[in-house]
Amino acid sequence: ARLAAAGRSVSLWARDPRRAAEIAVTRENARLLPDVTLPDEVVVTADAARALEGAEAVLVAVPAQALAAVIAAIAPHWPGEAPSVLCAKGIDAATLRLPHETVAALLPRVPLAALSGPNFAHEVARALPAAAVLAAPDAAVRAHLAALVALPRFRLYPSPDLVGVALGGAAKNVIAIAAGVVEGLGLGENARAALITRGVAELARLVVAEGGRAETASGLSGLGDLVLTCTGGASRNHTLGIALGRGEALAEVLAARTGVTEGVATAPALVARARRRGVELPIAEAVDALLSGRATAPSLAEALLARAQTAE
Ligand SMILES: NC(=O)c1ccc[n+]([C@@H]2O[C@H](COP(=O)([O-])OP(=O)(O)OC[C@H]3O[C@@H](n4cnc5c(N)ncnc54)[C@H](O)[C@@H]3O)[C@@H](O)[C@H]2O)c1
Ligand SMILES: O=P(O)(O)OC[C@H](O)CO
Repeated sequence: ARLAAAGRSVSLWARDPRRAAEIAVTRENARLLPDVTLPDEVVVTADAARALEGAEAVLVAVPAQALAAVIAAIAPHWPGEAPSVLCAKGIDAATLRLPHETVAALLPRVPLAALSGPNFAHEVARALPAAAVLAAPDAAVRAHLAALVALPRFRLYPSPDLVGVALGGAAKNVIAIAAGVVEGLGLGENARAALITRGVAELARLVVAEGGRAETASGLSGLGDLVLTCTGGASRNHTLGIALGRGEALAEVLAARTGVTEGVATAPALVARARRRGVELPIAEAVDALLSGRATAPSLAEALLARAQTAE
């Protein structure tokens, strides 16, 4: 909606023809993003060939666990070598791939980029001020996309560190569950601040082990998104953690939701991916244990507090 309002030519593809027809008429996705009006200029269609024809860039905003299937479905219609701009924040649980790795495996010639940062969709859609990282290893692709996607109140910071940005997006969801648990248990704001800070350290270790830049963990896609997701009342990951901390059952909380809660499938994938590199992720491991039923919320907090003393 924001890009179209700024004069870019935008098509929105939805896989379900009935849903696409409904959005095309009402100009609103009442189920997932209510009260945000799509400008009349946005073409809404379930026809991938029509949506993608002649596109300069393809922004892919689906849950991480759905990404491979969605890319496979639209791949035959991909517009030449237009870059993919990945908005998913997670790791594919079946392949342990980050979003750009999933696209690289399916569309090896497509240039890769990620758009990430502290960005609740409902605020961005209302043109409230926000900033994000546009990560792409190729400098020309980065510059082109930064110009294409930037908006007056949506500030973009280009970065070459695609893996660091993608890991930040995935990890912040998992750490936000832990922050919510701490809150739900009533352990106080000091504990939450400590968790966010140690979360950055945990993320930085993994980013470096994966060949990314340590400083990316302190940027918008790392610390920035951790702060938003660990404190924001609208975060699905944070509010899931709060519910678990209060003793609610995971399955019941998820059953009552419409949108995705990325940290749930990403927690075990993140831990498995880190293990391959020999990196310890105490917070993510504790969240994984809680989600898989191997630990309780109070024992998650105790496990983190009981860790051996290390230097900061
Ligand atoms: N919502 C936000 O504020 C926000 C902001 C930045 C990044 N993200 C990231 O973007 C990704 C999508 O988040 P969202 O909030 O838009 O999710 P969502 O649950 O609202 O779903 C987004 C779209 O994906 C479709 N989808 C869901 N499951 C699918 C499946 N199995 N196969 C095909 N399509 C499917 C939905 O129908 C919807 O059109 C996540 O990785 C999230 O972390 C979300
Ligand atoms: O609602 P969450 O927890 O998926 O967070 C949404 C965005 O990723 C915040 O940047």
